[in-house]
Amino acid sequence: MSEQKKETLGFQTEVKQMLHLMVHSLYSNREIFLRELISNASDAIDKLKFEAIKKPELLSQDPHPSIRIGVDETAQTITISDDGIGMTREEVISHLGTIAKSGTKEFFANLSGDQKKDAQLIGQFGVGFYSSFIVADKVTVVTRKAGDPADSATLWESNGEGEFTVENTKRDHFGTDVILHIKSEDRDLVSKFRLRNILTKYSDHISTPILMGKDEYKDDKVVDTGEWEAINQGAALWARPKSEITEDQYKEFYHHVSHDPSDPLTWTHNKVEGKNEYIQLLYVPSAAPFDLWDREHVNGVKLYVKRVFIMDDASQLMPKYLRFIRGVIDSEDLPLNVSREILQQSRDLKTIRDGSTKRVLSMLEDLAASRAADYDKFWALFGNVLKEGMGEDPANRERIQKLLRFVSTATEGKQTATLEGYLARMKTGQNSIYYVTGDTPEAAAKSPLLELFKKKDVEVLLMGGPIDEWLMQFMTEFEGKSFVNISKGDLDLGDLSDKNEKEEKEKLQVEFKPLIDKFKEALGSSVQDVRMTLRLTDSPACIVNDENALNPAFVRMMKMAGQEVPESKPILELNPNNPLVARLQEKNAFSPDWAKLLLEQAQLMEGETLEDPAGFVQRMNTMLVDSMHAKGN
Ligand SMILES: Nc1ncnc2c1ncn2[C@@H]1O[C@H](COP(=O)(O)OP(=O)(O)OP(=O)(O)O)[C@@H](O)[C@H]1O
Repeated sequence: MSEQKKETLGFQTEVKQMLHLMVHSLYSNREIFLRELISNASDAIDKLKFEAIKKPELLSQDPHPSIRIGVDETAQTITISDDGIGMTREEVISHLGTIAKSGTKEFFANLSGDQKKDAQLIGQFGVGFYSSFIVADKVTVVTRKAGDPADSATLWESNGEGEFTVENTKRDHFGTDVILHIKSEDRDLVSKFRLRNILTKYSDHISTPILMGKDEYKDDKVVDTGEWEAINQGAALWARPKSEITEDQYKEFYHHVSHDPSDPLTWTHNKVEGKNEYIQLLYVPSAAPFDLWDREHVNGVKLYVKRVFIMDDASQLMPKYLRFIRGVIDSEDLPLNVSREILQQSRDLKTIRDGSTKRVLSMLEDLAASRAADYDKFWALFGNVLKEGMGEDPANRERIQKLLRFVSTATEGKQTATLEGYLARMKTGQNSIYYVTGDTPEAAAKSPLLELFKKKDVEVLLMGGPIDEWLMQFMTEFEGKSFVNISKGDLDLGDLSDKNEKEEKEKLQVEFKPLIDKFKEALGSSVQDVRMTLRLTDSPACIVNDENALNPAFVRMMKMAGQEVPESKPILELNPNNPLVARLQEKNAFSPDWAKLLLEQAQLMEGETLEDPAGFVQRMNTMLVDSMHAKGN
């Protein structure tokens, strides 16, 4: 044993913040400490079993590892012991003194100080071991790493107020004891009867036996028999027949695998038979995890092989666009004693991943078909992540497309339009799916380009934000109908156009040629072209883009991110039926400032920032003064 002194160390700042917040905000839910500690104990046993595949001697002391709950009414302590992997001194210091999750700093920076909201967030973040301090004013951990000698165990102790101590100690077996010195106000918990009640509520899905001291009635008194008895079935929940699992057990298992205190939105449980045999138990959460946008996040779906935990690297089991899925996959065929690296390249694992992806898509299809309100909830939480699938998973593109939801001119601001619904609402003669992009769907809804579509009562999808810009690259067609961006090119409405529209448009270009020329001269190189349009009904002008140009919203986004983007000049289109434009046709009515103003107005309507805002205001004011003079004010 390396002789090491007792050390006093400080918690990482985030741990201090968490301890403070947790004790205050989670007190009403104080029983969660038991769930968290049992989860840790069961994970530790899973890890030991995995290590024991290569080193079977690790299981020789305790061939059937268990979790034991001890209650000492005299000392007012509750002890959770496990025969798991244990921790070295260094591991104790880092695991029980810091929070290793990615995004921790950002998470704490985002807390609002509103207790209710923060309590919910911290629940999602996962309080883990630190939840001990909700009910304990001192916690002692005695742990021995599997494989280490008995006298190199570690004793960790803290009162949860900023510091902890570590020192060497002895422990007969591998594993960990967590001893909670219960606060005086929580002494009601120091009762086998109480704990048994809590545990039966949420430990039945745990695949490790949980034992408590067996009591007996003797002479009307409860006495401890000195024996242990199991209080759960101790068999993996997912391996049991569906018919034997209650809804509550499914939910409890979800809390266990996901560390999410809220109930799941839905789940799917299947035994896949055939060439590859495996069981899937996969859940859709009802709350977004705090690190949803961390594409490198792991830990969503755990892989087991014949009930032995192998890894929780979700990227091997689920595509990234389904990273919100939680649960377990248990294979009958994968080899147990194989390195994780080789496993990751296994073709069987790929088959499991493809099968599970399809299963998740079916689960979402069912949710959409049978519980529309819950699907809307799902969409609000995870829709933007699912969209990534359009790029990431070409094989399932069609199915993903059907799961997409959009805001459209027919949904009153709600993200409820499906592509199938759009097709059903298409007008006779309509051959394309029309969309317009803006910084947000609300901004897109204000585009003057929609005027003609409103007049013809044709639905347009309102796309907003960078993800939608990206998404549209993959949306070339849906069930034979192509997607058409209404802000691009010389919009051809095909059979939707009125009979003479084309001719009329050509006539207009001739009729208004003098005005068009004046505009071109005044605007010079700031536009690519000026032409008359029939796509506006109210606004005097709009800007559209060349067929090949990047979308303006995308260009704005790239510029904001400091990226160089090829400049493409807009095309200014004028509405001949607008009184202002009609008036400019008249003798002496035009001045170059009018041309500039109309272009600037159209740019503002598109959500663009003006190159020369001061010039715009000046021009506007000059026009106002002129019009006052004209009215004789
Ligand atoms: N009983 C135990 N045996 C072995 N290691 C443990 C035990 N309890 C905790 N640990 C170690 O301490 C780490 C931190 O535990 P903690 O409960 O705070 O977080 P977690 O389990 O990683 O995640 P979560 O916050 O989601 O519960 C664990 O990841 C594990 O490595």
